[in-house]
Amino acid sequence: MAIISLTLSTPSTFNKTFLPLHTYQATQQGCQKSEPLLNSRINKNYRTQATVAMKESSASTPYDPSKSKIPHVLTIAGSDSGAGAGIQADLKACAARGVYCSTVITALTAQNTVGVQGVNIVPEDFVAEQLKSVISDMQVDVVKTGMLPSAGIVKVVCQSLKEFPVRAIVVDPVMVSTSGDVLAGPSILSVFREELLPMAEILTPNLKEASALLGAVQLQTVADMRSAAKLLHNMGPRNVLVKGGDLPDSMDAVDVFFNGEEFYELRSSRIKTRNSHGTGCTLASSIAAELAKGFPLLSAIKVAKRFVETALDYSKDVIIGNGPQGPLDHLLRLKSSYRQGAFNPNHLFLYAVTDSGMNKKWGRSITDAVKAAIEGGATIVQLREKDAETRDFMEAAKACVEICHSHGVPLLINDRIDVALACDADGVHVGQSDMPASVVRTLLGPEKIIGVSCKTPEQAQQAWIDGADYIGCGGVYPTNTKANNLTVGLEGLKTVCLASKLPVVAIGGIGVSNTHAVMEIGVPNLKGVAVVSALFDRECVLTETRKLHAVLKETAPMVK
Ligand SMILES: Cc1ncc(COP(=O)(O)OP(=O)(O)O)c(N)n1
Ligand SMILES: Cc1nc(C(=O)O)sc1CCOP(=O)(O)O
Ligand SMILES: [Mg+2]
Repeated sequence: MAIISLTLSTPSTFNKTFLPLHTYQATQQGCQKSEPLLNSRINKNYRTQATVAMKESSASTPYDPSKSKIPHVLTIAGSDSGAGAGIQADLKACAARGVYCSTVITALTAQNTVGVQGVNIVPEDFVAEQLKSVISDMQVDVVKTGMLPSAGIVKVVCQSLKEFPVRAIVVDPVMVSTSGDVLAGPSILSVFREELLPMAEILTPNLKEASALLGAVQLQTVADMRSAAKLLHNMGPRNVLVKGGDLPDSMDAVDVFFNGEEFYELRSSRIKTRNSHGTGCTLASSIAAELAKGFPLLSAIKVAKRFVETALDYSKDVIIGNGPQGPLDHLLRLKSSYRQGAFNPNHLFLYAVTDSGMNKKWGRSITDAVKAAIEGGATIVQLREKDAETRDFMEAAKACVEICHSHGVPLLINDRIDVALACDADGVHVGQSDMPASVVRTLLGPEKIIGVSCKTPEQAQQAWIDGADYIGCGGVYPTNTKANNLTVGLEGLKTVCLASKLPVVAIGGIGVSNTHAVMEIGVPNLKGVAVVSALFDRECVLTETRKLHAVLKETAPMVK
């Protein structure tokens, strides 16, 4: 395909675009199955052509960042005048995810937080014309479809996409708005099933849409969602994500992913908010955005889910409009208050802190250890490499940032602000004898995450004043990992939690056997546990992380 050979003109651009793919494949763990890369046939062509282009041009053309390629998603969807969903949500989600987004508008809807007041369908030939304008000129990586309001429009979209193939098509089968208004009727179903679904890399229906596509079947349980995913997969999409946000009686939001061979249940916490209008469009376009960046599909889905969860949490109290369905606020990153909003305290749930001595003892690298911890369910990672040479630490940190980011997991560096800056980590963790958090904040800027160790209420209050995002409180129990560490016990932990507005993670001597006792102290800002030896001074990090994750899940109602 011509797209890449035209654009990846330098080694630097090539690395940015393709190293995540190579790195991911090359570093898969023995104890986990390799995730197939998106549309590997096409990716192979891309790599070959990119390599040729790189060889041809790197000698003669100096690197010009202004000419480097930006990943590009084309959304084919309806306009929502209230800007909560549709084209407007797609544009904002893509902007927030850092990719370019072009648009083909299939319908104009007069819509607000109350409902849909009117729909004006764009003529088929004009949908085709918009599509041709964009795709014949611009280098589109991934197409995302949303509201396709007539069978004729589905047909012209399929026809155009056959004429101008792209790397992947994400199909969000928008049929009914959040307010219950019909956006695409049953007349589209047969052409949708027969023509569009076989072209899709992934289909992302919610329960109602999955039911409609399958002929009005009842979907009420996760088991029903699995059956639906399988039946929908038989219709031709290479992957299916059935979204269970509307599932009754479920504490988590559970989505079922099926790739034709394996099922994955992807869970995220349910956020109580009126502002959920546009979450479907946002999820699908965020998946498209991550695919456009070159990430494998399952990683793209995980990152997209985290983004939607963060945006829901961030916008849960926003008031826009008077109706029952408020919009998400996608552009949280542009807010001056972003620092508080962007750090999702739920990331503290299972906090893995590395120790090179332990990993060496068990014969694994830091990167292998981090991969296994993430696979097991770690929600944030801190590199605590007390004895590492600076250069080695920096190289390992860079690789870990790549791994963590491809899974939507933040990576922090212990103590070393210089290393955090050099590898563009998500932040640092500092203690009472390290650089003061106020200075760290000045050095790292408003967007990075800063954690501070606190053993007393006074230290906790100071951490807040200094601009920290969270507190690490310990040692809850005695530990061999940190010499001469003062143990504060469960009482000390509770006192620190009650003294602060900041989210807290407990640390010190914590493992599977005592996590319940820690989380049961019953304070709302205790968000999780940070562990070193319980994960890394063990033979299989993956197994131990999974065990701890399962125990933490049992305590989840107390966490929320
Ligand atoms: C999450 C978390 N909490 C506390 C600590 C301890 O930090 P510090 O007091 O700076 O001690 P060292 O880790 O540097 O020995 C931590 N690392 N992480
Ligand atoms: C790094 C660290 N900080 C502590 C604190 O009390 O602030 S306790 C600790 C060590 C935690 O290791 P393990 O999970 O193996 O007990
Ligand atoms: Mg320290």
